[in-house]
Amino acid sequence: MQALIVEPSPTYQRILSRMLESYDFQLTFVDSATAGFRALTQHQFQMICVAMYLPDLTGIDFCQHVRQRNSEVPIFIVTSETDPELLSSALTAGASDIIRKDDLPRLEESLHALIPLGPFRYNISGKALYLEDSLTVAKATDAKLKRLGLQMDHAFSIQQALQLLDNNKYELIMTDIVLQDNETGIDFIQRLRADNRFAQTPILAVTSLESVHRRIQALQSGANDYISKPVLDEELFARINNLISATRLIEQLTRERQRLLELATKDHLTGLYNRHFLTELAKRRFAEANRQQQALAVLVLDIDHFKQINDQFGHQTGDKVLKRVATALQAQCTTEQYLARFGGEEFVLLLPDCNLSTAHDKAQQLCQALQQLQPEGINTSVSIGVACLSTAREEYFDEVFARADKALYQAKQQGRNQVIALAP
Ligand SMILES: Nc1nc2c(ncn2[C@@H]2O[C@H](COP(=O)(O)OP(=O)(O)OP(=O)(O)O)[C@@H](O)[C@H]2O)c(=O)[nH]1
Repeated sequence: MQALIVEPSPTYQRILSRMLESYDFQLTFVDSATAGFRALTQHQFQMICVAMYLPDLTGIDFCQHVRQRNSEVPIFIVTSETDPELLSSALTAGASDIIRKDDLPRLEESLHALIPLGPFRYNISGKALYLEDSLTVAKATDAKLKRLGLQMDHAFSIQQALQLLDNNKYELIMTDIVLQDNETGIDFIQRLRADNRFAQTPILAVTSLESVHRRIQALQSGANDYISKPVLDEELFARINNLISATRLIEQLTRERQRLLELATKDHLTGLYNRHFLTELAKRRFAEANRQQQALAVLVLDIDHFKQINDQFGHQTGDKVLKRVATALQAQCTTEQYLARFGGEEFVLLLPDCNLSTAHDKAQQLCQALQQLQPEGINTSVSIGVACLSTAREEYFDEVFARADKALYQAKQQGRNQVIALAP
């Protein structure tokens, strides 16, 4: 690794040389910005230290020039200056950190943080969006985020940011709070939080140090965290890492919850609801329908001669037939019509707001659809029993299911591939 030290004072050159000894750097010392620019054309540097005051330029100007061509290399400005405005403009110019001459060990700390940085220390990847009206600040931030493993898209205005959000997926959204043209980052955060698509995306607000009121407003609007300008690299990295890690944890928990829910409610072969889920749902729906005197019908469907399909084509083909039949049945159902695999080659369909005649028509439609399906090239048919809730008295799922099952038995007895409906 190569490091460039742009430092006119021989004393500080020596001090820096000793400090950097323990790092595996090849050091190039120059005493002016002009010599520094020349060195940059000759070598590829992985780190630059520059004094604030050089004979030909300031360290800030030097830094700004370097950043125009190289957004990645860490640049440390070494100075005795304490003026906050000057230090802030150094960071705006793209400096990675400012090292005070009376606090040189900080350079070691920064280097220490810098060297193991990247995907190894922070397991971060993906893209971040930054709404910021200053191109210089955006470029400097881009370089910092790259070191963290994040690609950055930059937007100058809320409109531009919203367009980027329509077409990209971001792990993190950062926004400056004070923007041009009467826009504020607060407006942007509020719009994001009103949009379900970005409910989980972490938002980091970038505010000025003195504006406590704006920081509170940003958090109240839905920002997850804030960082104050001038932004210190290590603080930025730690906050981004925390935000993204927390979001990933929530996503992981949501996926896990979804998986457990599927396991508890779905049949693993066909992906339809399982017997347990449908029975529980049907119990609730029957109680409701009795109370509100609504129609409710149950269909019991059974594939005809399925044992023969298994025997003739094998169990695996039998499974494929079951899946194809399930998909075909599901395709004929709305989201309000609940289809379950009850076991083996038997399916149950719960039809809310459906009387016996409509349920019978629906069953006919399913019966015909399956006759034409030919799953795995095999002639397949179903028999269907239909029953519905009595309008004269309260009935519960077990009773209506038993009647539909009896109707199914009759359909089988009468030659299969047909529908029988039994009135209450
Ligand atoms: N491939 C496969 N077969 C299954 C599964 N579950 C049950 N079966 C088989 O389904 C067949 C059901 O046979 P039966 O109950 O005799 O009924 P059937 O042959 O369809 O005859 P009918 O219903 O009277 O028309 C049995 O051979 C079971 O082994 C499954 O998950 N996969």
